[in-house]
Amino acid sequence: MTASVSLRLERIAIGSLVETRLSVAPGEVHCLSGPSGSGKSRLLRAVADLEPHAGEAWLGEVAQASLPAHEWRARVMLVPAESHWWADSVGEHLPRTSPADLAALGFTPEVLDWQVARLSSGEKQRLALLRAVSREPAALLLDEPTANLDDATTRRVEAWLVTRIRERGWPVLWVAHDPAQIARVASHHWRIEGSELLEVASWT
Ligand SMILES: Nc1ncnc2c1ncn2[C@@H]1O[C@H](COP(=O)(O)OP(=O)(O)OP(=O)(O)O)[C@@H](O)[C@H]1O
Repeated sequence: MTASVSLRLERIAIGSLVETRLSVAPGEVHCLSGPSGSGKSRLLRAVADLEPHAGEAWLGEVAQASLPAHEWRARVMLVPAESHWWADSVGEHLPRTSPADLAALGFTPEVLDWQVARLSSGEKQRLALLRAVSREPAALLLDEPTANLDDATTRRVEAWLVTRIRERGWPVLWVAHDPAQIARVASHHWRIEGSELLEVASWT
């Protein structure tokens, strides 16, 4: 495992958002909220180097601009609200997963033989999280990771994610709408208001 590092956004500007600055220490979860269409997903996509933007993101001492985009994205891993799948079976996407992680997310190892086409939206969402985590990134960008899940499954996924985040020391940006979820998982809460990202709460 590589040493844990912080994730910093230095004057990132995309869409109507200007001069976004924040620093996420290893193992911290910073939640982002804001009205629909305010730019939360686009900000994550900018940090993942998936959309042109002004400013710079840093992973420790490594600048986003200093790495080819695919290398940056392998380290700063985005789990989008709608996951992408390229092979037919679940197992082809999850070569390094453990039965314990599958069980923690409510699956038995048989899920690896399932066709992706049969997955429900909530199953896809949980397996996309597992896929991201099992690739051992250095930071995570989570776009509404529990949006398709019922309350009990949401709690189960949150607990699993927070445990992994603390174990690995990943800095995490987590888009969330539910104030109760933000209070459970976040160390900091930021909200997009107009063209600004404002810190509205901190629990550290
Ligand atoms: N590639 C793009 N070019 C221009 N505008 C875009 C692009 N992608 C998204 N937008 C617009 O930018 C705005 C912010 O979109 P974004 O998806 O970031 O919103 P959001 O805050 O995540 O919303 P929601 O909570 O509904 O998911 C929206 O008005 C959207 O239509």
